[in-house]
Amino acid sequence: MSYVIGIDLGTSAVKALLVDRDGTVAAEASRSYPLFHERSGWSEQRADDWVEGTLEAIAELVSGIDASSVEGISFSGQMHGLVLLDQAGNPVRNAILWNDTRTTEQCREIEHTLGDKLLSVTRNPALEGFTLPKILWVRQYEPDAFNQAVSFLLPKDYVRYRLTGQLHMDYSDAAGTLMLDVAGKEWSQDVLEAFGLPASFCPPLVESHGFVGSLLPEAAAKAGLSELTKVFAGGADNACGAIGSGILSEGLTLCSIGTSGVILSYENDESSDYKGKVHFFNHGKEDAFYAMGVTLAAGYSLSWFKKTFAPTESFDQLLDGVGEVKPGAGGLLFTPYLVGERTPHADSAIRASFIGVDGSHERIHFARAVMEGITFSLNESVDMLRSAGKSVEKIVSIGGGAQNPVWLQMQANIFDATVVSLENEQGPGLGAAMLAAYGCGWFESLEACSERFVKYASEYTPEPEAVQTYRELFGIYQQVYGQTKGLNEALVAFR
Ligand SMILES: Nc1ncnc2c1ncn2[C@@H]1O[C@H](COP(=O)(O)OP(=O)(O)O)[C@@H](O)[C@H]1O
Ligand SMILES: O=C(CO)[C@@H](O)[C@H](O)COP(=O)(O)O
Repeated sequence: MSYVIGIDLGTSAVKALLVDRDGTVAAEASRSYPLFHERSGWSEQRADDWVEGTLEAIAELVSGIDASSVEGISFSGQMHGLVLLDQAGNPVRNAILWNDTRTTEQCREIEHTLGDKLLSVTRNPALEGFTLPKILWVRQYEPDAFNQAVSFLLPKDYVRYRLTGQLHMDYSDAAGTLMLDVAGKEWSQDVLEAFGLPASFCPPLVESHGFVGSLLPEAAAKAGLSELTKVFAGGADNACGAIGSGILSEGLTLCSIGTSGVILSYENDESSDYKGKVHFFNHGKEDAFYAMGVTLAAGYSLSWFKKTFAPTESFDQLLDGVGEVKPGAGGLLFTPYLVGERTPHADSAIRASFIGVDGSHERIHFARAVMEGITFSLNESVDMLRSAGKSVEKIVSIGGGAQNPVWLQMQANIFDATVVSLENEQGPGLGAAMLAAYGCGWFESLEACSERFVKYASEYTPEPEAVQTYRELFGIYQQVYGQTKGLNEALVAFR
């Protein structure tokens, strides 16, 4: 028997999957690590926590098998996070993550400096979560740290660098830095020159299925793998989620509820123009792209709710009985803006609300309202794709949120589309394993690999009465942002 390993470096944890030639997940292991929120809007992690967690998870994964049976390994990673490296290859400070919104000032500077080139070259607006604003923030506010930095990596690239000693970045993740010419697939000289960054600051670019080396002896020993295991670059978690869900041609849509929430649609055409309303990035499949809307605090909203109001319970205990509460949670609405928002309101100052709290509401109504609010937020992205002419009829749902069947039915009713789950909800990890399997030559294309590896499970169809109720509630939900924006701006000084 031979295997590949897919590593999904998430925000809450790293998850490792051992997958055989039939695409069957033979073993899973995961390790969580802390998030640091030193100030409101800040979000950091220790880059070496990712490395330690990954090595431990792999060692557990392969403990019962012959190490030489693992032919290849690849990675999926939380996007945009900045890891600045010194001359010796060590991080100069903690990594600043995708959900950190401290960089509003730098975003305005980028817009002002790049003008029209921002959208025409990087194909995206300047958003706080992206990498370039973080680089400029460190240069401005932590010059000592910045002066030590000679290059930068994204989260999974740092882990791979520690495992192989080689610096690389793949196109799907590089697209989220705001420094890539997305259609031209090269670092943008225009962007680098505009901000005085040398070309040597950026790592070499590779395809997601690209072979980048083998394991360093020390890393192989810690992971319990052979030094001959082939390492493939991997991709952004959403690109890998798309691969692991079989989203490799026009027509299918992805919904991912991890820490963030994502609605993603495949794009063949590099010239598709959403005018910066949704993100436009390179896919993990060669020369393909995707459009995507992002809810910053999707699963994070539910885990915040659990941590705050039910810290000793599991998600299943917290959500027990949530299916008996009717759509609309008894008139309780939640907007999931716990850390600001990206799509459709790029706003780092907005914060969450419960609207309509009634004396009859119990904790279960709040839990349902949180799930509905997250899904309404994602529906804003579905709406934008539909308005741009995309047909959204079938949505593959992945991520931790897809573990709950009530939530999957709720998605079908709110999106008014058929929702399909996977046998294993870990789409990004499976996508990473598929990149390794394709890279190893097990299949002639990612599509051929997908036919074998991607296994759909249950299908949820929209229920007309609930669809109608949610249509009315969505109209009310959409008004909450505008009605609470000014209040939240006034509250900024008190955070
Ligand atoms: N049993 C469950 N039911 C519903 N939601 C869940 C369950 N378990 C986890 N989640 C949600 O999934 C999120 C984690 O998803 P995951 O895909 O692992 O995230 P990440 O990749 O960002 O680390 C949690 O924040 C939580 O909201
Ligand atoms: O910022 C984005 C996408 O632009 C996020 O989707 C991150 O990539 C983090 O993903 P999860 O940890 O939620 O999977």
